[in-house]
Amino acid sequence: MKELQHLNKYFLKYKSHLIIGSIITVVARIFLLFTPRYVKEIFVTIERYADNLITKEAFKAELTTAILYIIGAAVIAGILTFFMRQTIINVSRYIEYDLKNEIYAHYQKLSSNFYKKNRTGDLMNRISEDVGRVRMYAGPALMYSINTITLFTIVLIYMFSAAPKLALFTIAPLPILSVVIYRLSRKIHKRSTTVQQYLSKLSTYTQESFSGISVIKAYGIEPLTAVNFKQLSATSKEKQIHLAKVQALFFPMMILLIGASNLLVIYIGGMQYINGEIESLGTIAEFIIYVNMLTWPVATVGWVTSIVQQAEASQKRINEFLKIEPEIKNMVANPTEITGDIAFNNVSFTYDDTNIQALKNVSFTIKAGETLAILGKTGSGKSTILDLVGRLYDVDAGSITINGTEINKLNLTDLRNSIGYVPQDAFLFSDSIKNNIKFGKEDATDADVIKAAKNAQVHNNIIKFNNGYDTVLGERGITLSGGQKQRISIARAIIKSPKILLFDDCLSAVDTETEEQILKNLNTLSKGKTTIIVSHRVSSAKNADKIIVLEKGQIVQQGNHDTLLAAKGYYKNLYLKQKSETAHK
Ligand SMILES: Nc1ncnc2c1ncn2[C@@H]1O[C@H](COP(=O)(O)OP(=O)(O)OP(=O)(O)O)[C@@H](O)[C@H]1O
Repeated sequence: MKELQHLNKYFLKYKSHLIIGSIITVVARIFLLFTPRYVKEIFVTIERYADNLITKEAFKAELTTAILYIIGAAVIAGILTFFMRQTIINVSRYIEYDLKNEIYAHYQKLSSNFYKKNRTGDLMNRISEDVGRVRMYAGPALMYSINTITLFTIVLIYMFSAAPKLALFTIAPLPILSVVIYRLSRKIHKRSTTVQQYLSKLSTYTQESFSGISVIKAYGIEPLTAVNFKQLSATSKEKQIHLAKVQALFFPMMILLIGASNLLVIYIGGMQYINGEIESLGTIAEFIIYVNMLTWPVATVGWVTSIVQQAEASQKRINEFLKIEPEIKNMVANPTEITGDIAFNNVSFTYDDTNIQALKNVSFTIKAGETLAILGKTGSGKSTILDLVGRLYDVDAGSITINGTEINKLNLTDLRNSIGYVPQDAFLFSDSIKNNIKFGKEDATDADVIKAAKNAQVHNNIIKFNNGYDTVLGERGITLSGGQKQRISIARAIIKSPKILLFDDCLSAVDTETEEQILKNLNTLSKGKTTIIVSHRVSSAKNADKIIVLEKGQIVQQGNHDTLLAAKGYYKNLYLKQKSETAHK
């Protein structure tokens, strides 16, 4: 129960609901217990009438009163049971909601490294299935426990006061029932976990096959994927049948044990009646109802134990993630103004998961409003520089300053808000084009969206779609070309009008003419903004105030277009190569 203590703060938050729910539960059970008592009364009345101890009128009157009491109590118990569920089960839904929000908020604080180390499926499982299991503890388990304790206490008092020996024999098989149900529940849980695993394997496989359908068709491997699917679903079916077998045992077991208890009551009760130890057959009827009433709560002891164990295991998995501290923390509570002077001072950086040193003693400065272009072979560390400017990682050695202040002494939210970042692989959400662009600035007007799209040279493409800016992208929407995606992603960054613009090779999929136009627009737009452009093309870099060339994480050339062309090296070679390629087109 150590892990589940995490939920105590929520129980405290909803304590009034829980207290009211518990009181309602207790009162509902008390009313439910009217039935057996009045059934016994009916028997006694019948016996007295049969022995001519009361008149027909008195018999009718007593019978009617007893029946009315039974109906009245059942109606009240029913209404209270409704409110019992409405309070306690609702609390479990509130807790589920709070816990999901807590986990989601924490996930968002965690650094890129966390997402690299853990699989998306696992993150999703902990926020959905594990929280679901924990909810079973916070709601049903709690409700059934209060229910069982109340019912058991009252019924035992009633039974022992009415006929102690009979009571003892009646409750004797119940612990066996509880143990049997506990064992069965554990088995069911184990098998249903396996079933879940197979179902998720099956859905992952199906989803991947459909997302990659063009590759599957191009390679003509549909029959192979069909065979794999059949094998997976056959195993899944076997696991389901395996589970159904234990599930099928649940109710027969209960019926068997209830039957045994009923027989015991009738046998012992009958003997006691013959020996005159109990005065009325009504006591036997009353006890039979008690046994049937107790069976479900006793069965739930086993069930609840298994729910608590599962919830404990799930909460442990949730706590594992909740305990992880974000590697990148905001150290400054006060807002900081970012103007855009950036300096790298002898920066070195190694990715700790791959141990690859991506940057070695990198130093450069960019003044606010200037443009820096970074060129270099693939894997030379260009994107890493952009990640470090956005403080997705902290440097190992050296320092990065913005406006002369070390980057980790700036307010992290302010820093990220003042950056417009266009990644290498443009990621667009399954939403309208308009909302994808507005993502950079929630309060942007339609005119702002159109202006940004025009500057990113994508407006003319968008208006050709039937729904224009309302065209939905993604799985159920239109598929965009690589270049269109890149340009929408650029529009998203520039609509924000940030102090710092970071472009990670984001013009690679557009033709050189469009590239030139975008760069021209950016030139006007980025007045007063610091811009870093990562590229493989000289055409994207040539107008920059400063150009650096990286090789294996180190700066090997630094200057501007003219000085670098005048010198021998990577930049000049690339320029000549790309110039001759354009000439041959
Ligand atoms: N998230 C990461 N985790 C571990 N290693 C990484 C990560 N990102 C990059 N690396 C490694 O760091 C080195 C530099 O990568 P980086 O992405 O900065 O290069 P790049 O110059 O931008 O390459 P490209 O032009 O292909 O985009 C590479 O060797 C790469 O394998």
